Amino acid sequence: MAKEVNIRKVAVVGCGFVGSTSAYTLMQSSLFSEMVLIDADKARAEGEALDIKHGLPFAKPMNIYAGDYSDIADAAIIVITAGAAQKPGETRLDLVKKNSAIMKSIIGEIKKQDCQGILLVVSNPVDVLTNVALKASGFPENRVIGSGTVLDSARLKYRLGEHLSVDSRSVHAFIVGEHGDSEIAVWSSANVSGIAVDDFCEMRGHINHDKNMRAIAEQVKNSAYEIIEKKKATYYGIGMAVKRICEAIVRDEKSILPVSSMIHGIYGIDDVVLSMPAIVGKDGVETLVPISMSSDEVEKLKDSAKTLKEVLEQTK
Ligand SMILES: NC(=O)C1=CN([C@@H]2O[C@H](COP(=O)(O)OP(=O)(O)OC[C@H]3O[C@@H](n4cnc5c(N)ncnc54)[C@H](O)[C@@H]3O)[C@@H](O)[C@H]2O)C=CC1
Ligand SMILES: CC(=O)C(=O)O
Repeated sequence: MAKEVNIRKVAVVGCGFVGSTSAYTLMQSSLFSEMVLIDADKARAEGEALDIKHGLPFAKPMNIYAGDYSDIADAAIIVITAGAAQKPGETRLDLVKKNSAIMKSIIGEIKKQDCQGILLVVSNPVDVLTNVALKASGFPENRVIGSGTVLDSARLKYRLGEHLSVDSRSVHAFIVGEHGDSEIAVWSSANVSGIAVDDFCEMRGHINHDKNMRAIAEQVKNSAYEIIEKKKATYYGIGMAVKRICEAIVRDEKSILPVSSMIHGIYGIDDVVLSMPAIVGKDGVETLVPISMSSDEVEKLKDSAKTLKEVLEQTK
């Protein structure tokens, strides 16, 4: 019989830069009272658990340990960050062969535990690997989520906030589609506290805002390349994104987040995992939120879906 889910328990599979930073961020969040770390390199998981635990006197009590798959049976959320990361110049999609094999082997282990928790995939290419995890696990679609463009949307909000000299939390803007080169910034619904972003730009005395917005979207799309070129890996932003998604689930917030999930029939797109704004709560993805998009944005979303479908074929 399946073990009952412990809503205060999280598992992190893969304890490299992204897994350990996510674990560190989760430790500080007080969302969980138990966290198990798993890595193919057991010593790495043990070392990270020990290091993170030493911060507990400055946080809230929590049981943090390196474990194995038998420890994840009752975890509410299993965050998967295992796999190869991009090297300078590599795209996320270049990682697909290697990481889909790793994902399949991890899901095989998770399946043996009869878990009822939610899978949160972070490893790249995240949309394709979320699809692989969904198919391999046989879990219901609402329980298999990718971190998707939550990070890209945060980068967009941050850059817009900086450009417009306004708190990035007052900026409401989504990146949708692939977490990667075909992603789309949805300008047609972007706003600052309800004021259309174009109008807000004018209010702040910005001219040429079309050109500026295009440049910002390009910068956001290329952020990972820039950071990887400079420091080899990205991990702080994604650590915060993982925490934000876990928070929405554990607290049943019904927050609207652009996580990656299985799409059926939106703008004619079907059977592809990609990011669209979704209501996220205790059951994972509750429903998608159909934000308004221009015809040009819809065409780009369809292209992004086509790219992802083609790459998924390489995993078969
Ligand atoms: N979705 C997103 O927004 C982001 C995704 N990423 C992705 O996250 C992944 C991890 O990146 P990093 O942590 O920088 O890489 P890393 O190389 O530092 O860590 C990867 C870890 O996975 C472990 N691992 C490999 N195979 C495993 C298996 N079968 N079972 C358990 N553990 C296994 C390795 O031992 C290593 O500790 C990459 O695919 C990267 O592209 C990175 C940043 C943002
Ligand atoms: C590496 C990656 O996917 C990112 O930082 O966006």
